[in-house]
Amino acid sequence: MPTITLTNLTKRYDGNTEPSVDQVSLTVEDGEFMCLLGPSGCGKTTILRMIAGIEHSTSGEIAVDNLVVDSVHQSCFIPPEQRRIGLVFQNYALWPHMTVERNVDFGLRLQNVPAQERKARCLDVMSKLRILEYADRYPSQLSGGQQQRVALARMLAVNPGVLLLDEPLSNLDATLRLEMRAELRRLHQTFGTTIIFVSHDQWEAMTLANTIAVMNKGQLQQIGTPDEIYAEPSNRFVAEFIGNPKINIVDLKAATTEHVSLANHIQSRISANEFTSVCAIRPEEIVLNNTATPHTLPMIIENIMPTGGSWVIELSFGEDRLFHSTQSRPAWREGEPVNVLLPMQSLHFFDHNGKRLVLPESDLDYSHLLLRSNPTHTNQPYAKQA
Ligand SMILES: Nc1ncnc2c1ncn2[C@@H]1O[C@H](COP(=O)(O)OP(=O)(O)OP(=O)(O)O)[C@@H](O)[C@H]1O
Repeated sequence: MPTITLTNLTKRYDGNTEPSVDQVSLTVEDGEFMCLLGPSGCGKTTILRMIAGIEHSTSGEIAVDNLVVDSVHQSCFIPPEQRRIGLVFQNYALWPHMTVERNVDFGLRLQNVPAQERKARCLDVMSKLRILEYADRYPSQLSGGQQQRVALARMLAVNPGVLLLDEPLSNLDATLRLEMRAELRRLHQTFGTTIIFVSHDQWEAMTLANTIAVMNKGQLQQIGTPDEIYAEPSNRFVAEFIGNPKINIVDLKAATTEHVSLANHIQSRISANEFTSVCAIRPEEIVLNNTATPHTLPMIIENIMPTGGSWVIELSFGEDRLFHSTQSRPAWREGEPVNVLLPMQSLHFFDHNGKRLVLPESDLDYSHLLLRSNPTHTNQPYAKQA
């Protein structure tokens, strides 16, 4: 199956001053399940449309394996049907006057596949997507989720090299979404098809994709596995966009000697670095202790919010607020004091442009690792302690 490479891919629609896609370079490997993730209007669909060949790029290039299929510079534009990579662009509109089987068969007929082979492929794909029992029904006799499965079956029947899906689960209710998410994962495992899908839903991206490309304002922010993107966001935008509850942000520039603050506390634990502008910590990385140690902060439990099997706890330190999340039932009540540890290895630092900073080990104070007591949870970095 093909590898798709985008090099400095740019799209500026006529009449727009800003490019919708701005110098995006990335490679989608064979068999990859990639999500283009970002807020509305960041250019995700435009990238998908350019890969499909239904939109022309303004500059940069798209190559399939080593064959350039779109490059203004090289005066090259290969139309969708000649890209020969079996691109199938999502189209959920089923033919209402055709049965499920006829709908699934539709693309194969267009390709003049012999009748016997068509029948076999339809049966195979319908059984894998568990819609065989609806083969003789019409779309109006199916639920929304069943209709989406038929649409997927129709795409898969033609054996696509690459499947392009634009917000594939957006029209479904929560239960069906979950079901279809599992279906898509199964489908990827069974067929090994390269899938590129667009989503603005981080949860969907994290649970489905092997690789996530985070976009903002037309630009690629970071590309990596869900774990990499979560654990090492390359900039503040990615840190804040990924994660629910959202990552806590502490503006270090707000540190002053006049009053105690989170910014002061963190500044006191790192060497002064003029580039360090913002510190961030994920809610689940914050540790609540009964006992005070030199590195814990006395904070107040302001709010305990149950979220079904987990809790979000709002903590205050003077004017500052932090959100902690935990899967253990909190041992505290609202209004009670608690000692809060911000483990040094859990802190992310960003400069004034939002770019991730990796502070040298010598700049970080790890002494709390030896002082920590009675943790409410343990996480991997504490292995250092053993
Ligand atoms: N045909 C067009 N003409 C002019 N501008 C367009 C056109 N299509 C898209 N745009 C603009 O390009 C930008 C990117 O649009 P695109 O649809 O790629 O974003 P998206 O990330 O997929 O958004 P969403 O999640 O809302 O679908 C937007 O600002 C949009 O208004």
